[in-house]
Amino acid sequence: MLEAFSGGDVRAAEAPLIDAGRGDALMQRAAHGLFGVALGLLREAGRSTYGATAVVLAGSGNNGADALYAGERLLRRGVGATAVLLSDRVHAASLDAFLRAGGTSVTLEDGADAGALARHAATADLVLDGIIGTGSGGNLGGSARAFAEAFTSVAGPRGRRTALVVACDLPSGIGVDTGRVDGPVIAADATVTFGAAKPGLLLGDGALAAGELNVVDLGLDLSALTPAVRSLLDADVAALLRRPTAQDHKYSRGVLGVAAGSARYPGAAALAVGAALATGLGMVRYLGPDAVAALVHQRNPEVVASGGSIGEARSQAWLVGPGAVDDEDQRVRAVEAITAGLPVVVDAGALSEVPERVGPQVILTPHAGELSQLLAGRGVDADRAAIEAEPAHYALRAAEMTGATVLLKGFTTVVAAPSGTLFAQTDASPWLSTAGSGDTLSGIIGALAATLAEDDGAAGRVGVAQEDLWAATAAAGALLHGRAGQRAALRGPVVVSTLPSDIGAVVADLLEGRRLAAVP
Ligand SMILES: NC(=O)C1=CN([C@@H]2O[C@H](COP(=O)(O)OP(=O)(O)OC[C@H]3O[C@@H](n4cnc5c(N)ncnc54)[C@H](O)[C@@H]3O)[C@@H](O)[C@H]2O)[C@@H](O)CC1
Ligand SMILES: [K+]
Repeated sequence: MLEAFSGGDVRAAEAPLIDAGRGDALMQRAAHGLFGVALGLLREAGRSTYGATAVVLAGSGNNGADALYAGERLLRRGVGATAVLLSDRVHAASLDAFLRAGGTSVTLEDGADAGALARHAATADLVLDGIIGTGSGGNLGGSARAFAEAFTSVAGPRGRRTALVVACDLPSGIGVDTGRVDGPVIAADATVTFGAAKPGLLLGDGALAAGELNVVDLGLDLSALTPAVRSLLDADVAALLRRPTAQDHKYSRGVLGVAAGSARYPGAAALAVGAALATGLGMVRYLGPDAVAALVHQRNPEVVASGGSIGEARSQAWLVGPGAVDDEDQRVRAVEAITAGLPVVVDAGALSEVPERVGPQVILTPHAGELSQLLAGRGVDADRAAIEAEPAHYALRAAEMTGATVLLKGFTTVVAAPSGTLFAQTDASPWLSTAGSGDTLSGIIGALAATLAEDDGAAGRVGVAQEDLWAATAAAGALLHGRAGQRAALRGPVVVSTLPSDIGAVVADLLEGRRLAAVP
């Protein structure tokens, strides 16, 4: 499990080491880690270090010092490096070391034209972003802001950049603890973060700006602190997945009841059911209109279907809502399933049926628009944009208010438990943003919930408190879904109806501990 600690906590954990006179050693360790990742990236891109060009962006704090010391190491490997100093006060010893190794420097005065320097940086081989780290609130000011604006306009999505950008500790311009981006930001290909991951690297726009995340161990003692955000890794999900044993039968492996689909959206039921079966469980019971059941059967004849009620269909977990609109029977089933006391995934149409207070076994899976409505119904005014800017804040708020586990879909999927525990998964492929994708996610989580409903050891295996098991289950579903999407995208644009074969393959790989397909 990847654990992210707030900027303040990491700084507090560093304090005793700094007091003991080890500040410089920590800084050298950080710089060495940054250097190693930068070197690796250059090599991966097939660029020789000798003769390569690097630009070090250095702010006034220790973040700039880390980047300058990494620059010193690059210079000693034959890289030509220039430091762009974004303050007239820069950490003296690191700048001195950088210059002594053969680097050059230029100071960007406040108010000066940053365009030429930004173009120079964008067309170098490498940029090390040491503008600000944990010592700032996030939003850039002064000459740092001017440079970041100029750099974004020459190197942004519609600009030209050859440089690989590596963020030192975090991409300058993101909120350390929120991932919030309100101004210009130096978006990175990779981030090398020190001591521990910071929440902003896993959340919202911050995660997008961070690129590939590397954590450099500084030997900090974080054992007494609570992580602000957790992120499940492949091994954690593998530990949650249940491999059938010789003693198992279809009922002991988990039965998921699905009340999804309607005359208007029959396909959602087929997608959710297909994804659930591919995740692995004992049985899917389908409840819904005959015509939808027929479609489900066409694709998956192993499903047991009926037009009955929740009470008549014995299951270990429920999935309600996908594609269920304008259908009174499905609405009643959703209400009954949500209050049945069993784990239940509540998606789409069923989100409006959630009563005032439920328990953490009720897993809500809204996107930002649906969460906005859910919160509005409880007197909290937050539009889609506000939620997307601070996904963790609003997911936690909704979990607190409802008592449910809340999975908020997005580029990073955030899962909040009512206990305050937060997961963020950045596994999704952008190719997954297509119609029907959410139906498959809910099917995966439903299947996991059914297999874990009577598994007393599950929370322990993944290392979370029992009360957070359903949040971990939802996060595991997000990881599986994201990995399946990555795998599918290797073939081309993702067609959601074919995702089950990728889901099955990812489950098999996880259970065997095999390395998964690379991110496209
Ligand atoms: N404390 C430690 O033990 C270690 C810290 N390390 C590095 O130190 C960093 C933290 O260093 P600092 O506390 O010096 O702080 P930072 O280097 O993150 O930034 C603070 C500096 O930025 C300037 N600044 C503040 N807000 C700004 C804004 N909005 N726009 C532009 N400039 C702004 C301030 O003048 C201040 O000097 C970490 O992120 C990490 O990179 C590492 O060297 C590892 C060890
Ligand atoms: K930085």
